[in-house]
Amino acid sequence: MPPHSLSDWKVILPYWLSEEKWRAFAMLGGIIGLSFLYVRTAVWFGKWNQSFFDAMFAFRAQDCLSLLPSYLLMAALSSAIYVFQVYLTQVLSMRWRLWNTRIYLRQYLSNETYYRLEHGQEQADNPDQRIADDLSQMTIWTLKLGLDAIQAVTTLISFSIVLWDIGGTLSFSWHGHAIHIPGYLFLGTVLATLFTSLVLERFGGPLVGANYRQQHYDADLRAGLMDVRRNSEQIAFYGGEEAENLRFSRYLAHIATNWRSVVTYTWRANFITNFFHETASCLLWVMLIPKLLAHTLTVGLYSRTNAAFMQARNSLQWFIDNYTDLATLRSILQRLNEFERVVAHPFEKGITRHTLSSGDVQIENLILKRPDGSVLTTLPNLTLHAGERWMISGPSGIGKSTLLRALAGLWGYGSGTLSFDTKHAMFVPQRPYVPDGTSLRQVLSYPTTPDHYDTQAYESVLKSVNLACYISRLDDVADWSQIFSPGEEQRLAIARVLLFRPRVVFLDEATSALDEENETLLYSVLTTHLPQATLVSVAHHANLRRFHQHEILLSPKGALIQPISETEAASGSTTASC
Ligand SMILES: Nc1ncnc2c1ncn2[C@@H]1O[C@H](COP(=O)(O)OP(=O)(O)OP(=O)(O)O)[C@@H](O)[C@H]1O
Repeated sequence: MPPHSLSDWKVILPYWLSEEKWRAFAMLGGIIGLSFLYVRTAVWFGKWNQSFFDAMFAFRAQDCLSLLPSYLLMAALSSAIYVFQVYLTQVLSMRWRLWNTRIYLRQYLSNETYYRLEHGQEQADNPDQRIADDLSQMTIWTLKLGLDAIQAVTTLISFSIVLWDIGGTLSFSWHGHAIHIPGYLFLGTVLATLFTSLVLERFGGPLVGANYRQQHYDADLRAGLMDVRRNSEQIAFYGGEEAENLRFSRYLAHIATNWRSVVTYTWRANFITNFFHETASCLLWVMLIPKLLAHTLTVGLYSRTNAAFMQARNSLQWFIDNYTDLATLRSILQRLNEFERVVAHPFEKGITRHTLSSGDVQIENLILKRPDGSVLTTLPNLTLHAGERWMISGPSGIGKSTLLRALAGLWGYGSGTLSFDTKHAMFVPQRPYVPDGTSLRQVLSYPTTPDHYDTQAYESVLKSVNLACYISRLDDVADWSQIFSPGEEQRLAIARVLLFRPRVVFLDEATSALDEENETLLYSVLTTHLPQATLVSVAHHANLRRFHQHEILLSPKGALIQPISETEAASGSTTASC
C-alpha cells in the first residue's frame, strides 16, 4: 500500500477541470444552494419552537393553534428541498462516475495497458474492481461526504450565531480576577468537539490502511471465483476441488485476519464517537447552569438552545460521525491513485518498432532480455523479405514467444529495432481470443466490426478452415468460447487471418491444438490463400517445416539462420471436420 498522502485526493480533480466542468459546477452550486435553504428552514423551525413552547407554557392555546399551519408549510418546503437536493446529487454522481469510467477505460484499453498491468514490472491488483467499483464508490462517497461537510459548515455558521446570541457572556471571578467569556456556549461546544476529533484520529487512524487491505483481499476472492468459472473444465479434469478449496481458504484467512484489525479500529472509533454523542447533552446542561442560577432560562429558550446546540454539535462532529466513511473513501482514493501511478509508469522501450510500407520484416541489433536484465537471446541483422515463410524454433524457454511479443510491441526489455508494416500485420496467439456474448460474425471479424466483411466472405473462410457447419449460425449470439473446441478456436483464428488478409502474419504455435492432418490443412490454406504474405511461425512440430523456406534457430549463444531444404518444402491438402 502506498503511504497515505494528500496527493491521494488529486484523483478527485480531473472531472472538475474537464469539458463537463461548467455543468458539474452548476449542479454542485444548485445542490449547495438547496443545502443552504435546507439549513435556513432548520433555523425557522428553531424560532418556531421557541414561539410555540413559550405560548404553550403560558397556556395560550389559540396562539399555539395559529402557529400550526406555518409549521406544515415549513415541513412541506423542507421536504421538497431535501428531495430535489438528493435527486441532483444522484444525477451529478452518475455523470461524474461515467466520465471517470470512460477516462479510465480509455487509459486501460490503450497502449496495451491492460497487458502491462498483468505482465509488467509495475502491477496494480484487480484493475476490474478499480474501474467498476472503486470509481463508482469514489463519486458517491466524495459527493456524500463533501456535501455533508458543506451542509455541516453552513449549519455550524447559522447555529453558532444563534448559540452565540443566546449564550451571552459567562462572567465569574477566579483568584480575584473577573473573567468574561463571550459566546461561551459556542466555545464550549467547539473545544469539546476538537478534543474528541484529535482523540479519534489518534486511535482510529489505522482504520484507513485496514480498509485498503480489506478491499484488496475481497477483490482477490472475487477474482479467484472468476478464475474457477473461467477454468471450470480444466479444474474438473484435474479434480482440483481440494486445491481450489485450499486456495480460497488462504483468501478467507487473509480476509478474516484483516477483518480483526478493521473491527478493532472500528470499535475504537465507534466507542469514541458514541461516548461523545452520549455525553454531549450533559455538557449543555453543565453550560446552562449559570443561566439557571440567574433565573434567565425559560422552557422556550431551553428548547431553542437545545435545538441550536444539537445542530451546532452535529455539524461540528461531522468528522467524528463520518470517520469510518472517510477512512473508506481515503482507501478507495489510494487504490485509484495507485492505478493511475502504474498506468502512467513508462513502458520499458529498449526495443523500438518502426513501420515499413512493404511486406518485409527487418530485425536490427536485437538483444532480447528478461525484466531483470539477463539476456535471453540475440539475433543478427536480418531481413525477412515479403512473401517469404520463416520458422522460429529453439528449445523451450529460449524466447520464441518473447520475440513475437517484441514484434507486437508488448516486450520492451532489451535493445534493437524491429520494422515491418505494423498496420497490415496480424498476430495469431496459441490461444485465440474468442469474445463471449457476441455473434459468430463478431467473433470472426474481431477486432474490426462485423459489417467490415460481407456474408459471402464469412462463408468462404469458414469453408476454407472446414468450419462450414457453423455457416448457419453466423448471426447466433452465444458464449462461443464455451462452444468451440481448442482446435476449432485455432481454425477460427486462421479464418480471421483469411478475412483480414494481412501483409505479414505472425503465428505463435497457432496450430498446436490440432492433429497433424488439420495442422497441414491450415498451413496449406494460408499459403494458397495468402501467397504474397510474409509468414513467421513459432512452431514445434516437424511436419510444419515443409511450409517454410528459412529457419531462425534460437539458442542461448545467439540465433542460427538457415534455409529449409527444398525437399522439405511441399504442401498438401487434407480434410478436417467440425
Ligand atoms: N513477464 C515475464 N516476466 C519474467 N520473465 C518472463 C516473462 N515472460 C516470459 N518470461 C521468461 O522469458 C523466457 C522466455 O519465454 P518464452 O515464452 O519466450 O519462451 P518460449 O521459447 O516461447 O518457450 P516455449 O517453447 O516453452 O513456449 C522464459 O524463461 C520465461 O520464464
